[in-house]
Amino acid sequence: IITMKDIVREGAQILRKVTDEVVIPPSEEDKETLLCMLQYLKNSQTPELAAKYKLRSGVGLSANQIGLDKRMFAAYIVDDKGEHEYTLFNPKIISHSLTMIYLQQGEGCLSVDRAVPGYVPRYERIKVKAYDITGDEVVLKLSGYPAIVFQHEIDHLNGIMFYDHINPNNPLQLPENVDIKSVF
Ligand SMILES: CC(C)(C)[C@H](NC(=O)Nc1cc(F)cc(F)c1)C(=O)N(CC(=O)NO)CC1CCCC1
Ligand SMILES: [Zn+2]
Repeated sequence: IITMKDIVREGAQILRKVTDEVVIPPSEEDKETLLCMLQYLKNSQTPELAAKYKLRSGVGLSANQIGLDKRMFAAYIVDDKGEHEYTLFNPKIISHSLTMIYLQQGEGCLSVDRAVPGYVPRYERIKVKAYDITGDEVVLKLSGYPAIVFQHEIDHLNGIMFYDHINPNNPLQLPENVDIKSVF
């Protein structure tokens, strides 16, 4: 199983690399790895397992965060509609809203062992083209918190960290002339 020791921390070059596309249809090994990444997220949101294995409660994990130069990520989001599991290869944002959102509390990262205060502007709505675990092409429309998680993970696959989006001079400054609102 994946635990915190498998998660690469900031400073590692792989977190700054644009990761390589995965060959579609995905190999058994790539499918297995992606499912293990999803399992980490589910384990980390299960109190007993999170405590037992000392896992940080994660909602998303990209392959380069476990040292793999592969364009794939898993996300596991529980909301009032239930559990949403995503295991995607070669995700691409094909369109997005002009309006933006940001998490009121700012963002963190499984690969960042420190708090970095500041607002991270994200698109409010995104349309993503990707391949699912069986290698079928899917087009997903996301908004709000799930859209933020996807943008955070797709950024990782492009070597971008959440704090790259924070205004260095004034972390709580929001972009000018942009329709942006906070999401709790
Ligand atoms: C950095 C960390 C704090 C571990 C963050 N976890 C998180 O948001 N957990 C969470 C949130 C809930 F709303 C409900 C719940 F059950 C658990 C996270 O996994 N990520 C993903 C990451 O680092 N991927 O590389 C950071 C988030 C910041 C914005 C989107 C993802
Ligand atoms: Zn992250």
